[in-house]
Amino acid sequence: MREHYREEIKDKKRIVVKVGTSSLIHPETGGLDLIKVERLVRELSDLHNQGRDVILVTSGAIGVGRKAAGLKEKPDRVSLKQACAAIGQARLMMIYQKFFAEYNQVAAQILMTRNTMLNQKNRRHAQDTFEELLELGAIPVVNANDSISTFEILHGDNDTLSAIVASLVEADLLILLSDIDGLYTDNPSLNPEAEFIPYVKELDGNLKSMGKDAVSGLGTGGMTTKLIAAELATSVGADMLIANGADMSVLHRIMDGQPYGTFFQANKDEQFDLKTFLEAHFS
Ligand SMILES: Nc1ncnc2c1ncn2[C@@H]1O[C@H](COP(=O)(O)OP(=O)(O)O)[C@@H](O)[C@H]1O
Ligand SMILES: N[C@@H](CCC(=O)OP(=O)(O)O)C(=O)O
Repeated sequence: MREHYREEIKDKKRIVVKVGTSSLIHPETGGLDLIKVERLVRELSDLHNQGRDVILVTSGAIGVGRKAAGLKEKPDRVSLKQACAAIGQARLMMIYQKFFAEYNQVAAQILMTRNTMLNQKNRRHAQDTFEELLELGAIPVVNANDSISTFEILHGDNDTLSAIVASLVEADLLILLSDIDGLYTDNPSLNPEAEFIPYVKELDGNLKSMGKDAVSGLGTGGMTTKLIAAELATSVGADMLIANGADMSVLHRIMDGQPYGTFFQANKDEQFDLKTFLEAHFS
């Protein structure tokens, strides 16, 4: 018998899906994995056709830009990363637009900065735009505005961004697609004894200490920032899932209530203040 929280996923109406660089780019060449991007778009389009509001938070601008600019090494200077993001974001969006259009969907780009989140007026404006877009039936495609703001690059983290978006649009589900099945008791690439955790009712200090950085590869933030995202998302009333984006069809399986990934139970905290939370984690 399936757990009730899995069954309840079927009824989710507003879903934010975040996809990490490691799920979009071929690690051997740095080139975009077009089959995965196409499948991701097909899955999201189908969720939208089912009558749900869908928002995509996508990383990958720096990685795609690095490849397009012909850089052999991962860029180290912040300004070079910003330049790669400027090149890559345009390419990435062009590809998303193309695939979404093939499935008869309207995609919209939203690039956010730290101020969008912290400044009350900016936050309100972003919120209004999201609402109008969802009302129009568009699919917002969100990334950090890395070429004009360095904060996101320095703190390297679209995981938190996706939880902030979930909070802005009052989503009822956030799904993080990564290169790993979910949360383990330790980083499984370093510790073969690490055990998989399918369900988290409440994020306590012990669980938070299990999230470590990524050892290498294309992503940034590792599990640490995913757990910060989980704390934020669940506190504002959204359930959250971390699942493996190696096969993008995991999305409709999750929405069908099948037991993929680590599920974090929403635990709405009426006292929760986004500004205080962000300042505590990223000052
Ligand atoms: N406790 C843990 N459980 C699972 N993965 C972990 C854990 N601690 C660290 N990690 C690392 O986090 C990585 C995923 O984060 P990251 O590379 O930033 O991916 P993404 O690009 O999807 O954001 C995993 O591949 C793994 O190496
Ligand atoms: N904004 C950056 C992504 C930063 C980031 O958090 O990356 P990831 O850990 O792959 O989700 C980019 O588009 O390259």
